[in-house]
Amino acid sequence: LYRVTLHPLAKVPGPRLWAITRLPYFYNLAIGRLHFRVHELHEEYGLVVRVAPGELTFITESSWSDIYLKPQGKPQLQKELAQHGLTVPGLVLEANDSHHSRKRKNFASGFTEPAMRQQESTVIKYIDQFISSLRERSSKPINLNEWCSFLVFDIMGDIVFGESFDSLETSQTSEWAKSTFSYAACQIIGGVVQKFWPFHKILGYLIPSSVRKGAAAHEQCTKEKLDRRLAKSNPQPDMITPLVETLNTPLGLTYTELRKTIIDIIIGATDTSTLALGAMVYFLWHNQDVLTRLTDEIRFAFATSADITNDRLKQLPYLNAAITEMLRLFPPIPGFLRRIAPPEGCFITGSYIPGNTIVSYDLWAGGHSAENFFRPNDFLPERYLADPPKEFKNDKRKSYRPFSFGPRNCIGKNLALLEVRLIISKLLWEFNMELQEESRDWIQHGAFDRPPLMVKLTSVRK
Ligand code: HEM
Repeated sequence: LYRVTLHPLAKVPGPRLWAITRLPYFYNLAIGRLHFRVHELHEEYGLVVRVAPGELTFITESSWSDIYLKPQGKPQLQKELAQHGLTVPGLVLEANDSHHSRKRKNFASGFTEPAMRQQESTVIKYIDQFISSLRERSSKPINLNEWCSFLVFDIMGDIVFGESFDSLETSQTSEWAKSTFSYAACQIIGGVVQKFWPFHKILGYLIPSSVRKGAAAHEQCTKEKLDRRLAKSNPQPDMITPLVETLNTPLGLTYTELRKTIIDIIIGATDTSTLALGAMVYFLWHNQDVLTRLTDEIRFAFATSADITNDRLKQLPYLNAAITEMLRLFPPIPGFLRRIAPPEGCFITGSYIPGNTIVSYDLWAGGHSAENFFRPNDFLPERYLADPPKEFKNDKRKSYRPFSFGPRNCIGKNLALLEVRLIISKLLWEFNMELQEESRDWIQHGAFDRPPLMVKLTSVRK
């Protein structure tokens, strides 16, 4: 009764049951449909919703800066599930701001525009291998999502360790990729059980042993790859190169931090980009006029596939608008960017939020809300052109931030956009695509089930 009457969040709109117990939230999270449900709640209750006894989600444009930017003279809002030194975290779950900033600075040079230019030839090498593998399978339906996953893993393996995962070569998911889920599950559960210190270690044993073994195998495999890379006397320039000089010094990373952050980066890079590529193909197929306009833009712009470069693709307005629109409708990380209000509370979108409340901007709900976008459920790249048609003039463009915001935003944004631009353009330059009947509702899948995205590709190049 307290939670719906006297609790400091009692007046915030939301379903009663969700305000009383976290069970509906956990249930929807466990079945991978939390983002769909939270969107429905925002449709029903408005811009701020109480989604659990102590948790609010927002879809207001201004909540981005209130939640994710560092307030002047104060620490940034703590990331929920960040790890407080009970284990050595990588970048994503690092709770300590100064450690986070040291780790981030060390990696930042690997993600700048000049660094991307250096990595572009590696990315293109794998895309060309991908295209020729698909050409061999042309005219038969293939699971394009699986092939995109092979591709982005091989790219990341090369950029990070200087060796591919050989997924395109073998048409198989690598052991490293297979054990990713176990590793990620252990990291997240590790964040939850630390709250029960000093019983966190015992509680950790509640994780099924198969998952613990998978996570250990993942760490071991990463260690072997990293050690091989560090032992190379004359490696090609890659993401590790700038880190070697300061390794194990106060300004640099420790070996364990490096190993853990590499895992964060590869996990952060692969699933997200694979999903984005699948979503792009899906939306294009369902919007044939957009597909035609985009295909024309690409095929007219380039005489040969070798002419397709990131610098030139950045100049194609419709391509970039279509990618932005895809990320609005299908943000690969749809929500769960949770932060904790400081003990003294804080202001979000002008309202006082009591201390220790969990707060987040919900990307899925925000992107699909008519409060933020005209015809929010339609795939309309025109809204992101430099001079959009007037019906989009009230779109709240700043409520679109699929790479998040502030000191903990996506470090890999430039690489992600480079990959998506190049892969989609080379696919459209080379093939006509036909989404198969069984994948026509592909976008409806939950966060944990990945049905195949069956597509028939027909080469238009002789
Ligand atoms: C379309 C593709 C991608 C999307 C939509 C995306 C989105 C995001 C978002 C929303 C966050 C913030 C997470 C949070 O606050 O908890 C994030 C963080 C991160 N992303 Fe990405 N990402 C993408 C691709 C990549 C790529 C290609 C890389 C690496 C090469 C990468 C590496 C990371 C890392 C390491 C973080 C944590 C940053 C930190 O804590 O300082 N991501 N990403």
